[in-house]
Amino acid sequence: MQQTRPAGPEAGAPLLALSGVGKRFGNQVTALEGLDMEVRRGEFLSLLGPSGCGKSTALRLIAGLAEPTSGRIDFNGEHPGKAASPHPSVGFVFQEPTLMPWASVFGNVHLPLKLAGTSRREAEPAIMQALELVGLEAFRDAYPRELSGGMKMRVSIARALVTKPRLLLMDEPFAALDEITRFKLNNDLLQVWRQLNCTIVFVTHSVFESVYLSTRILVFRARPGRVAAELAIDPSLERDEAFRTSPEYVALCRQASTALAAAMNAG
Ligand SMILES: Nc1ncnc2c1ncn2[C@@H]1O[C@H](COP(=O)(O)OP(=O)(O)OP(=O)(O)O)[C@@H](O)[C@H]1O
Repeated sequence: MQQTRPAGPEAGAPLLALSGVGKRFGNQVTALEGLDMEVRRGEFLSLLGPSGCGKSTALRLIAGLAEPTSGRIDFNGEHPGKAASPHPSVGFVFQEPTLMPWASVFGNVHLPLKLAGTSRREAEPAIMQALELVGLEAFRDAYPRELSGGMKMRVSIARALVTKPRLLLMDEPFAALDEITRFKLNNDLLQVWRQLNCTIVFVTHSVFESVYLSTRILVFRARPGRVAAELAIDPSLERDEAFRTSPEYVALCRQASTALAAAMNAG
């Protein structure tokens, strides 16, 4: 299968930029300081770093779920929504699927549209399209308790995709899954990314996962959190099982590990 993404006329153009961003919490913890980073249209960008280096905080700031204490974030030339009101063109997937146990798969995926005032009937085509993207259309009437961990995460991804976001933010979405499920979801996520031609920012602790998925990796360092290194990965490399065992993959993993070790020693 050809894995290369169609390069649209805007592919690679900046989608959003963080300039000199800092985030200090009330408990005097400086999670981020002087963070400069850009997200480009159509890329699969991973934020890789040790625990506590501010990756999740950066993601929440991009989503508009919190505000920086210094610096600025420009989203496609505009400022995003106010803190605590996510930008409408952003979808967010958390580490836990956070599904409503009393609602069906259909009801859970409906939630963002329901909050925007769209009825079940009006929302049905978008909900079914999102469920098809994650291969769960046959499970529309199932309840979360009937699903495996991987299926719950697929529902969570469908819920983030139902509003057709330009940007998908994912905070260690597969960290709690077993390796086989994780590999499967890695492949399925790449397929969704190609199909929707969207932009993804993906937080992970895993060098192997970041190299497998990404077209670019930003390695974060801690105390305070900021970008320590950048690694570009040829987007035309096929991401399949042969890639996982290829010398190119191993060499890229070594490069990312070395950058991560240097960032950890610097922190
Ligand atoms: N709401 C908060 N209030 C106070 N401190 C916070 C808050 N959120 C995060 N922090 C602190 O900010 C720092 C960065 O946290 P953050 O969760 O962004 O890091 P991370 O790189 O995503 O870590 P992990 O990989 O463990 O999730 C940590 O020291 C954390 O304890």
